[in-house]
Amino acid sequence: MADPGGPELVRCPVCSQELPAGRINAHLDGCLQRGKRMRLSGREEEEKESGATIAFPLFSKPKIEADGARPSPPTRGRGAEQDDSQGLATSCPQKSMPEKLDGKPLADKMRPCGLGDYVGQSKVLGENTLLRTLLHAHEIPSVILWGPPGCGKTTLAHIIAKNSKKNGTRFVTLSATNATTNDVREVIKQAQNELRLFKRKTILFVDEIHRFNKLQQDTFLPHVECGTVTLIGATTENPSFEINSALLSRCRVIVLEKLSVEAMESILMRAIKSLGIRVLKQDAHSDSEDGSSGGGSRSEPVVYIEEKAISTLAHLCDGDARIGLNGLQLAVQARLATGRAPAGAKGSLGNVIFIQEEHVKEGLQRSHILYDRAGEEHYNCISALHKSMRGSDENASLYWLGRMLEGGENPLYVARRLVRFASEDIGLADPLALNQAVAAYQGCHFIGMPECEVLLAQCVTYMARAPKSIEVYQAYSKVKECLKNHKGPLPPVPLHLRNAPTKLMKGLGYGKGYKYNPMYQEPVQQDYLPNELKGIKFF
Ligand SMILES: Nc1ncnc2c1ncn2[C@@H]1O[C@H](COP(=O)(O)OP(=O)(O)OP(=O)(O)O)[C@@H](O)[C@H]1O
Repeated sequence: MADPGGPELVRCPVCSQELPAGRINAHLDGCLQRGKRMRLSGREEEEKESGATIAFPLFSKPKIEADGARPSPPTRGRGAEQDDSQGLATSCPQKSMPEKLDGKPLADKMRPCGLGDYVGQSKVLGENTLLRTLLHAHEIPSVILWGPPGCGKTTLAHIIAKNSKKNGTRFVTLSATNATTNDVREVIKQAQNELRLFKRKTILFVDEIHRFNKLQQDTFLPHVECGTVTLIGATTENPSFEINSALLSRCRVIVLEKLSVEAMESILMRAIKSLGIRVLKQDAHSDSEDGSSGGGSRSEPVVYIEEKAISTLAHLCDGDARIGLNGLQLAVQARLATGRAPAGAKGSLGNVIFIQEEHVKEGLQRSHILYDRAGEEHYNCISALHKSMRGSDENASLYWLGRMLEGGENPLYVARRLVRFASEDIGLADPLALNQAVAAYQGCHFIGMPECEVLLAQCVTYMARAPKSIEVYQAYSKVKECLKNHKGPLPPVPLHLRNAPTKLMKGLGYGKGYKYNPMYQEPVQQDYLPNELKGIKFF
C-alpha cells in the first residue's frame, strides 16, 4: 500500500517488490540482468524454441505455467507449447517408436504451431477471410472461438499467440476449469504493468471460458474494453447462452466446425509420418512412399498401418482430432506391446507390426465419439428428432433417436419430449398419441435401457406417422398472449360462474343466475367469459 503522504509506489513486474516510482528504472535494470542469467540456465530457453511468450521468469507464480498457463489435466495436456511434432518428425529420427509415443499424448505432440499445418476450418481461415487478414496484420481483436471438442480452438489460439509474438505481445493462458477470480485479477494486474511500463500487449487465452461464472466473466469486461488484454476465449458451448452478453458484445465470435473426414485423414497422416509408420495400401500389399524408413535400426520393429484403418479412424472420431490422434497412439502402443507378426508372415521380416482396422476400433469408445450428452449435441439431436417427427419422416426420426440412445442419452429425457410432442404437434388429430407417449415414458421408467429402446422406437414411429394438429397448441398460445397483453387489472370472474359455499358468498351474489346445463333440454344461453372478452376467439 502506498503511504498517502509518501512518494508513489510502483510494483516491480519482475520481482513484485514495491518501490518509489523514481527508483523503478534502476531497480528494473538489476532485476532484468538477474532474469537474463536465469533464463540462460533454465526453461526459458525452451519457451524461446516453442514460441510461448513469457514476460519474465520470476514473474509467474508456481501454479501458473511459464507462459501464464496453469498446469493442465494430464489427458488434455494443456499449457506446454513446444512443437513436439517437429521434434517427432525431424530432430529425433533416432528415437524408437515407444520413445516417440512416450510422455505427452500424441494429440499434444502433434499440435501445429503454424497455419501451414492447421487443417480445415477454411470458412474462418481461408484466403481473404477476416481472421487471416487480421493475423497477417498482427491485429487480433478479442474473440470467442466456438466449436466442438478437438476441432482446433486451442491450437488456433496458440497459432495466434505465436503470430503475435512477432510484435512482442505476451501470451497468457488460463483454464476456466481451475482458475479462480483472483487468478484472473492477477493476470490482469500483470497485463496492466506490462502495458504501462514496457508498452507490451497481452493476449489472454481462456480455455473453456463458459465455465467461468458471471462474476468471473465480468472481471474481464473493463480490461477487454480498454484494451489492457486481448481476450481469446474457447468454448464448446453456445456463447449466446454461456457467455454474458456484455462480454460477448465486446468479442467477435468465430465458429469452428467439426473436422471433416478428409481433414482428419490428413491430420492422421501427418502423425503417421512423424512416427515413421508405413502405410499399407489396400490393393497391393506394398507400402506407400508415406512414412519414413521405419525405425532407426533393424532391431526396431517396422510398423505398418492399413490404409483402411486410417480411414476408419478418421470416420469414427467424429471430427475430434484429439480422439483420432490419441486413438492412433493407443492402437500403435497396444500393437507394439502384443502385435509382432510371426516371422514369415505376409510381407514380414519377422520384426513387423501391422495395425488393422479392428485395432483402431478397439481403442475408441463409440459412445463417447458419437454423442456429447452434456453439450450442444444433446440439444441439436433432440431438436432434429422433434422436427423429423413433425415432418412425418419416420426414417429420420428413428435415426435421430438411435443417435441419442446409442450415444448414451437418458431414455427418460427422450420420453419426456415425446409426451410434449404428442400434445403440441399431434394434439386432437389423434388424442391417443398422448397415451402412447405417457405409456412409453412409464415403460422406460420400468425397464430402463437397453430394453426400453424398442418402446421408444415404437412410440417415435407412431408419432412420425400420426396425423398432426397444432390447433390446441396455437389456441393456448393465443390465451397466453391475451393475458400478457391485457392492460390494467384482470377482469373479475363473473359472479354467476363463482361457487358459493357460504351464506355470505351467496349473499354477495356468487353463483346467482347460473344455469346448470344438465337441467336443460335445449342448449343453454349463458356467458362464460368476462364482459370485456365477450366474443373472443382463440381457435
Ligand atoms: N485444425 C487442426 N489441424 C491440425 N491439427 C488439429 C486441428 N485441430 C485439432 N488438431 C489436433 O488435435 C489436438 C486437439 O486440438 P485442440 O486442443 O486445438 O482442440 P480444441 O478445439 O481446443 O478442443 P477442446 O474443446 O476439447 O479443448 C491438437 O493438439 C492437434 O494435434
